[in-house]
Amino acid sequence: MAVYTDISEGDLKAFLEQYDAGELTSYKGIAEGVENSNFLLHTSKSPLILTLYEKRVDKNDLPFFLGLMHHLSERGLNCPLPLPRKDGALLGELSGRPAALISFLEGMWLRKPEAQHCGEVGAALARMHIAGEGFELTRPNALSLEGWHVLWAKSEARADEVEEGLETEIGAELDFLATHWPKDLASGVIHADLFPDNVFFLGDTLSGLIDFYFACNDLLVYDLSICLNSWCFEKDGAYNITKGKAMIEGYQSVRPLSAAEIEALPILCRGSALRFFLTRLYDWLTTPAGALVVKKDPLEYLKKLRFHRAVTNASEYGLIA
Ligand SMILES: Nc1ncnc2c1ncn2[C@@H]1O[C@H](COP(=O)(O)OP(=O)(O)OP(=O)(O)O)[C@@H](O)[C@H]1O
Ligand SMILES: N[C@@H](CCO)C(=O)O
Repeated sequence: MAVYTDISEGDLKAFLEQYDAGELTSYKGIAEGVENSNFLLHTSKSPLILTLYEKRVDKNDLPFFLGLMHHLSERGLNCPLPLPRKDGALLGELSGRPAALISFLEGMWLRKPEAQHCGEVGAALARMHIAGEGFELTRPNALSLEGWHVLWAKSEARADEVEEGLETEIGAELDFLATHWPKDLASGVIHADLFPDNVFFLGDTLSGLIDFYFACNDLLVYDLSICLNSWCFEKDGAYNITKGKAMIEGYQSVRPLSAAEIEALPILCRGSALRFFLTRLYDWLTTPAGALVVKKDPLEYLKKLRFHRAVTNASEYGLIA
């Protein structure tokens, strides 16, 4: 359940007066999501999402996230548009938290995506990469090599509680990635968390992307590796090459990959599997029992990491040269 901060109707109405958003008719907390508190508001004008930014979001990053959504929607990408206040600011404050109003996007996320959906996601990701060009702010990826070491230092001593031998295995993986991580590939603004729950569909048609709160500047093809990890494995842990092929083809139909990007795909998939393993492991070890948030399983990403370690060539992901 992701409503960490309660709001009172009086405070909400006062907050809304700073916007040209119409009269409040109803509001309710949204249970999904783990990072921030989200509310769905109905007003005399249009439905809106109110987000209160919680502890894991650095307030200094908010101009990047909100500015990026604005930049991307201006370039035709379907993503939430932050509503400016009457004074022009995109960010306000409510119940002691930084807060923003963003446009409501129609659609539902897919619980059981199929290959055709993966193809659409690949194409939408590439469109986002192109639409991100020219965005004037930058944000380094806090969850890349350096950030992984920081996270690992906080979990390492207890990792073997989750599975025997993890301390050694992950230590070696981090060393390997530090030595072999590619540097000279095309970079730009990436979403960095484009999981199925952040992509909306209306029927079988992709209707929009949400949740840009991990967005940053990094290698573009690293973003594709995140999507291969989060969309193209089945519940039993098997990689679905039909989905992978559709996703890569969808991506390349908009933005063809270079030979160097293709060659780097296996190691980037290892890195992105490790990234989600590490954040999930940290949460697994630190979230108190009884907290209202559903903890995500780190071992799901450990399995994926082991799969990628055995991949020698991007064709094993479905890429046809
Ligand atoms: N612009 C939007 N339009 C419609 N629904 C939205 C919008 N933004 C968020 N939601 C709803 O709120 C839920 C949580 O949003 P979001 O994924 O941004 O939260 P979060 O706490 O940052 O989650 P996480 O990082 O775990 O994915 C979404 O699953 C969706 O149901
Ligand atoms: N998508 C992340 C969670 C929050 O962004 C995960 O599944 O671990």
